[in-house]
Amino acid sequence: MATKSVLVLKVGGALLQCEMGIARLMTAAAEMLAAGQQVILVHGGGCLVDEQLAANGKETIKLDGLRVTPEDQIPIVVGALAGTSNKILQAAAAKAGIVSVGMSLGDGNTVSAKIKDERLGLVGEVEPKDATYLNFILGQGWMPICSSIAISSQGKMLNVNADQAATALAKLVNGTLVLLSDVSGVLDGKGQLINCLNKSEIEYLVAQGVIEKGMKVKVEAALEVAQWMGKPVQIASWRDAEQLKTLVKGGSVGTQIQP
Ligand SMILES: Nc1ncnc2c1ncn2[C@@H]1O[C@H](COP(=O)(O)OP(=O)(O)O)[C@@H](O)[C@H]1O
Ligand SMILES: CC(=O)N[C@@H](CCC(=O)OP(=O)(O)O)C(=O)O
Repeated sequence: MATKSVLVLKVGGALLQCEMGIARLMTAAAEMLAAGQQVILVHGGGCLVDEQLAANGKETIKLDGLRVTPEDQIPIVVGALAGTSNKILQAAAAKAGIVSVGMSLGDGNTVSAKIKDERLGLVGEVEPKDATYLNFILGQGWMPICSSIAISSQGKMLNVNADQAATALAKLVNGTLVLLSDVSGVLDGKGQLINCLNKSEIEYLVAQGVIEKGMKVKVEAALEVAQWMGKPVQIASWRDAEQLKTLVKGGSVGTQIQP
């Protein structure tokens, strides 16, 4: 296996609505674990949150790809992400023979968290803090499955974008970050996959409005880690069985974000 460092694999929320996609992903994860590759699975669940908010008569507002999270929405957001989404993935992991530990950013002193921007409400910004808990889990050969709910030192539950959550964990364990979404990677204005992107190309495509919303957050998270580590970060698809197979072999998939 080419990847010796811990693989920090982030999956977007649309996966949770695709039973076959979850099963394929867990098979790939089980193969990697069997080959001695340590894996931390970080997950989103934005679409599940959307559904739960609507079911409770609440409005969804996003600013630049981030959900504005007022206090009255926190129980729903936490339930959907740290509860339902996390346990759906743990159940699928168990079915694939993986021993997992369901956790959140708030566990084990893993990150420090603060309010990102008052305009966003209870949205968190996290920094890597202490890898003891994650390393313990990984040391057992288990797979941590981490939701993006953090807790501030003031005792507030905070909603963190899951790409940014994965960024903090990748930095913490000096891992290899792969962001898996429902698209094959970053697409150009004609819907074609872009194989490779650097900082100035990203800035240009963002300015042109070609990269927007959730993908803007994702690409910026990937660039931050690529620059911090001095090595590329991949953005690929959990939908694509071939990309998953390449990933298992330690190969490059989707769009490579270069430092
Ligand atoms: N240039 C782009 N290439 C690919 N997807 C893009 C682009 N610009 C915006 N998007 C949108 O970003 C989405 C991926 O971001 P997001 O929904 O946050 O994913 P996830 O939930 O997997 O983290 C795509 O489904 C697409 O709708
Ligand atoms: C602050 C913020 O935007 N939090 C995200 C957390 C979940 C997430 O990021 O889910 P995806 O990976 O599926 O997009 C949200 O509430 O949707």
